[in-house]
Amino acid sequence: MRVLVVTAVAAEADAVLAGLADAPGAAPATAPRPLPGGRTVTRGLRAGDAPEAQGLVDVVAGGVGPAAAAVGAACALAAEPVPYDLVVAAGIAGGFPAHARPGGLVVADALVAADLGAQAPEGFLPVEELGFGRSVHLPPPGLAARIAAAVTHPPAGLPVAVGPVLTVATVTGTAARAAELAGRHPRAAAEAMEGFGVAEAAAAYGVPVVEVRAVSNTVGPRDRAAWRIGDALAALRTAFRTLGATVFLEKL
Ligand SMILES: O=C(O)c1cccc(C(=O)CC[C@H]2O[C@@H](n3cnc4c(=O)[nH]cnc43)[C@H](O)[C@@H]2O)c1
Repeated sequence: MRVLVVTAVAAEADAVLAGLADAPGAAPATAPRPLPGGRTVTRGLRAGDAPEAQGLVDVVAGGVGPAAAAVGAACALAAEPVPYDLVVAAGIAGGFPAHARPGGLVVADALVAADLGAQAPEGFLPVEELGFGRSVHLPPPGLAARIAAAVTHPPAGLPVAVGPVLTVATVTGTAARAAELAGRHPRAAAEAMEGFGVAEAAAAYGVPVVEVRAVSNTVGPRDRAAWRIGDALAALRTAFRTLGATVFLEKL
């Protein structure tokens, strides 16, 4: 499978690349290739001589927020002469405590633009109800479950939740906002800031998308001291080591 992984920042891309480098049979990463806006894309995995077990994974840090992420993903998609089979939005995230805890992983079964719409006296109206656009992208059927199964089992052994990942332009920092989002999206397992933007770029190129997030903090009142970014980056590395040796070598 030819895979493009899009993170927000370099620390996330480095964790993904480190995991891919750990994957058994991986060839060393190639030198980063330049993209517009100072971005670079790095080939982190080239695996398998046999046609049935070939894998290639490129990694780009597109930028923080849905707009930067969409641009970063689109630049990488445009630069690759042979189409990718899958785009993966990846990075750290806030976990909704009913579903996901810091140190665990979330795999999106829906990538949802949670603040794309309009406020109204009766509540939030998504763009679909306004009559234009879309606020949800879905991964290929069964893919989120396949990824979750791969990273749950040993040797990765990560706690994994499958559910919608919300894309927001503002990090949630109050109990009221957390409750509002959870009320509108009761199955939401995590919130982050890029997935829907990455999905829009992938859709423009006709490439399927999925989102994989390692939970660094709980969605709720802002408590910066409680963020476990190191643990989340370690979980991201573990997840991509396993994915580089399993799902990314398979057919979609
Ligand atoms: O210190 C803060 O309160 C703060 C305010 C704004 C942004 C940050 C970030 O660290 C950037 C967020 C970055 O990481 C992802 N992320 C991680 N946790 C969350 C979350 O709870 N809600 C939304 N995004 C989150 C996000 O995808 C960004 O790339 C810190």
